[in-house]
Amino acid sequence: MSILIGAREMRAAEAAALAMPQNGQGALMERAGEAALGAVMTNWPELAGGQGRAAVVLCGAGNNGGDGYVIARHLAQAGWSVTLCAAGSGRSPPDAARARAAWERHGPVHPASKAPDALPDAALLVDAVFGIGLSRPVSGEMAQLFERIAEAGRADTFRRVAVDIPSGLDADSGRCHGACLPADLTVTFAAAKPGHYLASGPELSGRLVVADIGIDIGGAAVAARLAGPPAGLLKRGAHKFDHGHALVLAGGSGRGGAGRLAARAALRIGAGLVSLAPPPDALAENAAQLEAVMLRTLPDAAALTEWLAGDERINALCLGPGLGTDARAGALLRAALDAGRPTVLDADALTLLSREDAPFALLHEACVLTPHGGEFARLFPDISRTLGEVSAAPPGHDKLSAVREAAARAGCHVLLKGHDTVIAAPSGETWLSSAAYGRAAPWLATAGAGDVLAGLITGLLARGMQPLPAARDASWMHVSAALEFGPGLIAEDLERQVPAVLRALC
Ligand SMILES: NC(=O)C1=CN([C@@H]2O[C@H](COP(=O)(O)OP(=O)(O)OC[C@H]3O[C@@H](n4cnc5c(N)ncnc54)[C@H](O)[C@@H]3O)[C@@H](O)[C@H]2O)[C@@H](O)CC1
Ligand SMILES: Nc1ncnc2c1ncn2[C@@H]1O[C@H](COP(=O)(O)OP(=O)(O)O)[C@@H](O)[C@H]1O
Ligand SMILES: [K+]
Repeated sequence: MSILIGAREMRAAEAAALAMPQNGQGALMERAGEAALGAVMTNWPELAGGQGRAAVVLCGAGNNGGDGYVIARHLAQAGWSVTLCAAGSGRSPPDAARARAAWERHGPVHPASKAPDALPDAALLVDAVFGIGLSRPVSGEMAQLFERIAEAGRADTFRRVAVDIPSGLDADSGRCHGACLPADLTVTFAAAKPGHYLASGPELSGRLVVADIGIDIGGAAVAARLAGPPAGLLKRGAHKFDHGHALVLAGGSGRGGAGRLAARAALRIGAGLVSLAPPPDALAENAAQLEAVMLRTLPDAAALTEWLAGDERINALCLGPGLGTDARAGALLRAALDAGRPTVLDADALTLLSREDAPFALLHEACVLTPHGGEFARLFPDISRTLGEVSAAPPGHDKLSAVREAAARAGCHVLLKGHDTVIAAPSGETWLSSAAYGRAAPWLATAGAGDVLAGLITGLLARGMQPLPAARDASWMHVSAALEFGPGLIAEDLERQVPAVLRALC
């Protein structure tokens, strides 16, 4: 299982590692530099044995720069022609100063301004300016330098490796602070940082390699866990009623598509039975389009209350996709929440909720809210505003903390969508379901994809899963289904990929 460690925790782990005898005298930094270079040569084998090749190594004044001096020395020893440029000022920490002194026995240290001129002849750029020590926005001459280098990189004539994190990227939020150096490959140490996965992190990091250099992160507080292939999703015998009965509440005639998408997804992911409940005027439309999903009309909230009171086997509800925001929908929302059963609230249900005077008083812990950014902003305007801000000094307000705060305030589970979907429980437990790097699926951002996700979560709730793992595993399955289909995907295709994804889990 992969974990994400924030900058502050990582600095503490590094400090503890440095105090160990085997890591002293620059040994840890030496391993960091060697690991970064090893990853470069593994990813770009054509660069191995670089006799006669040129590299530009840009080093900051801190320990990230120290890693750069180590890399520069090894490159020079392997026959590379290295232009080393020092960016930034200030007193270097002891290991970085030692690494610089060792480099100076191989070659000169140039001013940073020399780097753009040297790039046209280079095969490799090493970005070792800032790592997790970025403490304010990049500005002034440094920002101009970053812009010139980023511009040169667009010509795609040299490879760009970032040491630990692309310089200027905030390790906690994944936001660019002032200016950034985009990379094709990022080699980080011990564990990925939230910023590698959130917001602009994946785009700026290129590919991501996590290298073990002997820093013990066993005791570090985890910022979030990364969702991976679910265990235990395959059915093992039993009757259909043992896999639960999901109920999707749908809207009126002509707007039933979203509810049907959710209902079919709930069935595909393994709910034993799924019922769709539109108002009477939508019966004919839905009857013409549904087979395995059961259909029962529901005129009003009283009918829902009566149905739920008489059928304990309905153990998961989904409200939102195509539900509408009229009086019937509002009353259904209240009646459904009163029933206290595991409930997914998406789309229109979130809009209705945000119109309530005291929305969070209506919710209970077995609710899962699945907003996109706009819906999140309506429900949690103050938290959402901080998400958009680039604070003067990192750490800014990152998506992990924002969703955690929202879940605590709502007293239920919150899943905030995106390529960096974050899921948090009211307890504070937080997961990140990523559609980046090897799992990038930008074609998933298509109309109706969210309805399918709501259905997948509802199906897993019906199967008896707790809300947090249900939301996490559904999210992973959702991205996997999109990857299985590939570009050109429309929402209808997603549910049909679920069997192939389930088979691959065997
Ligand atoms: N501590 C250690 O022993 C190890 C550290 N390692 C590396 O060290 C990095 C962390 O090192 P540091 O904590 O020294 O931090 P950094 O090297 O990331 O950055 C700190 C330096 O940047 C300056 N700075 C920060 N923001 C700036 C801005 N916006 N504009 C101009 N200057 C700015 C600071 O004044 C300081 O000089 C890690 O990312 C990793 O690459 C690795 O070598 C592993 C071992
Ligand atoms: N860049 C992206 N890469 C992968 N998935 C994405 C990306 N952007 C959005 N998504 C996903 O697409 C889905 C869109 O859902 P939503 O915004 O609710 O749309 P709709 O209401 O049309 O169904 C969500 O699951 C979201 O996580
Ligand atoms: K860097």
